[in-house]
Order: sequence, then C-alpha cells, then structure tokens
Amino acid sequence: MLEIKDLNFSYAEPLVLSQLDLRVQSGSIHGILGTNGAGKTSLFKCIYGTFQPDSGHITWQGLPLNYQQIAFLETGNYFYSYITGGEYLQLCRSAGTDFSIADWNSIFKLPLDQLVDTYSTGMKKQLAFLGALAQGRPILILDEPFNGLDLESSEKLSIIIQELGKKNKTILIASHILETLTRNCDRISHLSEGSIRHTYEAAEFPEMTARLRARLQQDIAADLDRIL
Ligand SMILES: Nc1ncnc2c1ncn2[C@@H]1O[C@H](COP(=O)(O)OP(=O)(O)OP(=O)(O)O)[C@@H](O)[C@H]1O
Repeated sequence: MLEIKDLNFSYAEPLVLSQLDLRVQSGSIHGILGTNGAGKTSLFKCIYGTFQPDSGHITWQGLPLNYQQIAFLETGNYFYSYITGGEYLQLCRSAGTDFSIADWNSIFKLPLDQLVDTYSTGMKKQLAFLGALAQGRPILILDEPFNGLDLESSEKLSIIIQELGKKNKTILIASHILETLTRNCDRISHLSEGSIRHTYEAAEFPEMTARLRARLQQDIAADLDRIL
C-alpha cells in the first residue's frame, strides 16, 4: 500500500496541502479529483520527491517511499532537443526490465527514428507515457495523462491502464474529466481545500457523479437565468 499521513506542503503561506491522508491499495487504479488549483500536481510532486513536504509521512509497503519506486508522467513533456523517440525510450528503459520498445510501439506506432522536436503534442504525450512504462517501476503516477490525446489514443491509453492495474501496477491518476476517472479507476479521492475530503468506491461513482452535476447546475442556474 502507498500511504500518506498528515502531509503538509506550502510554496509560501497558506498551505496548499494540509494534514492530507491518503491510502492507495497496491495493484489498484486510484483517481484524484479536484478543481483547478486544488493541489493535485503539488501532491504528486511531494510523493515523487520533486518537492519536500513541510511535514508528513509517505510510505510504500510500510517503508519510507523512494522515488525509484515511481514513474511519474508529468503534465508538461520535457525532452532533450536533438533526441529521437527511440533514443528517449532507450534512456528511460531501466536495466533488468523486460520492456520491449518495438512491442510497445506496435500499439502507438510512433515514428521512433524521428527527432522528438518533430512530434505533435499528442505524440509527445504518448512517448512520455511509454517512457514512464519503460522505467519498469511498481508505482505509476499519471498527471492528466489524457490531455492532448485524440479519441483513438485515449482509448488505447485507457485499455493499457486497465491492463496494467490487472498486472498489479499501482496507478495514481489526476484528471479534470470525471468520466476519465470513473471509467478507469477502482477508487476516486476528492481533493479539496488541501486535503482528501472523501474516497469513493466504484459502486458509489454514479451517485457521486449525479451529486456533483446537480450541485454545479444549481450553482450556475441563477447566473444563467440572468444572462440568457
Ligand atoms: N511553483 C509554484 N509556486 C507558487 N504557488 C504554486 C506553484 N505551483 C502551484 N502553486 C499554487 O499551488 C496551488 C495548487 O496548485 P497545483 O498545480 O498543485 O493544483 P492542481 O490541482 O494540479 O491544478 P490544475 O488542475 O489546474 O492543474 C495553486 O493555488 C497554485 O496557484
């Protein structure tokens, strides 16, 4: 289990994450739902170790978490210039993993002999995802993995995420698109005002979605009546 206890984190005042607790079961797909600025990326960067939390504990299988147990797909893609897609994946591939670049690329069909600079936004996202897989780590953190992907690539990614869950990868996903989370996740945690307000089981997703929609409709109904 990936366990986060009493996590506090701030860039400056006030705290962005405050006494945050989260438990992610091993081999599960766990969604993080939150509005823009809720702190999803900050949470992921604290877990990965990009940022040092002000306080708190993060453990994996009961021991302090090490960043080498995590592959992190960030929202932005960071590639060296003058590197081909294939060279990038060779760099990402950890020694001892059975990740086959050719086999995996038969799904996405990226032009791996071309410079990454010539890739489209969606192609870069797919390459970065393959790079994360190539690291062969037990925990996969995906920050907005569907951003910039076309319908076909999104479907492929969705299928791969499901299959990785079945193969015992522990996957954390943040997305703004509720359907993306409800389709792919075993559980969804709602991050608001710096902490996890509630964790929903899959059986609760329809009710959670209906309640969220009703609340949003109510919130904007008066404004729309006035404007339209
Ligand atoms: N480098 C930074 N310096 C100062 N404040 C930051 C920095 N990065 C993020 N913040 C602030 O921290 C809060 C959480 O931001 P974060 O990017 O973690 O949210 P998010 O849930 O990932 O948002 P989004 O859905 O828009 O990507 C926001 O109020 C944001 O303005």
